[in-house]
Amino acid sequence: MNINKLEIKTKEKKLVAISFDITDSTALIGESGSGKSLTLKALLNLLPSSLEVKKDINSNFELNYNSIGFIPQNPFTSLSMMTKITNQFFCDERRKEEVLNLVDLDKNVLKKFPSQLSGGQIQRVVIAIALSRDIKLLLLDEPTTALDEENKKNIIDLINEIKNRLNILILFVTHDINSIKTICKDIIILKDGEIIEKGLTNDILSTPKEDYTKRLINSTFKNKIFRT
Ligand SMILES: Nc1ncnc2c1ncn2[C@@H]1O[C@H](COP(=O)(O)OP(=O)(O)OP(=O)(O)O)[C@@H](O)[C@H]1O
Repeated sequence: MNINKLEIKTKEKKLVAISFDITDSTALIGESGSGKSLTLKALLNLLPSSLEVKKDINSNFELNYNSIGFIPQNPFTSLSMMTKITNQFFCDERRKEEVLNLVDLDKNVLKKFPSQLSGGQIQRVVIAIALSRDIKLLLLDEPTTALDEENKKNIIDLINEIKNRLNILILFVTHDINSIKTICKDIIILKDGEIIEKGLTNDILSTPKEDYTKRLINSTFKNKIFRT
């Protein structure tokens, strides 16, 4: 998928002006306010009407609700709390069981309400719902932020497994470089709405050129030391 041009602006200011390809799995990294969420919203056609957007995208599938899955930062907000899990899927029973199996959940969760599940289980349900459609692109917006350390690791392992088993493109937005090391083949470093460095994740993480990238890598590393 080639994003030849993505420009987002207000009447006064350019917020994002980037171009990149997603050929496998791409991480979009940048500090707060760098334009990560706006980029995802633009791909989902969810930008507020107050913003102007110019898009030139080539892909071998149509970009719409059926082809794009979205995993938000806070899984609790994307489920309806008063609805049993089974009724939050829009597919037949066989498919529900198939995707629950993919995310390592027992089909008993279908009978439950979200409040009866743990945070990690809820995030798995959200991923299962996204996978129940025939998606070609999975967008992840800091999917582990609301989770504790153990669930964080489990969800990262799960996303990695899904990536290896299904033939889907991945765009993974995060502050946490550690979480994408195993998942994303490519990495894009975003600063003030522009790409300042991009390439293979291994190359950029081992030999970052820009000071900004070095700072992002170091801050993740420091947090890791601090937490353990
Ligand atoms: N609706 C809007 N109108 C005007 N400016 C906006 C709007 N939405 C976002 N911005 C600005 O665009 C820039 C990029 O915002 P964005 O939310 O994409 O950042 P981000 O990288 O996702 O940050 P974070 O990691 O904190 O979520 C910021 O300067 C933000 O203030």
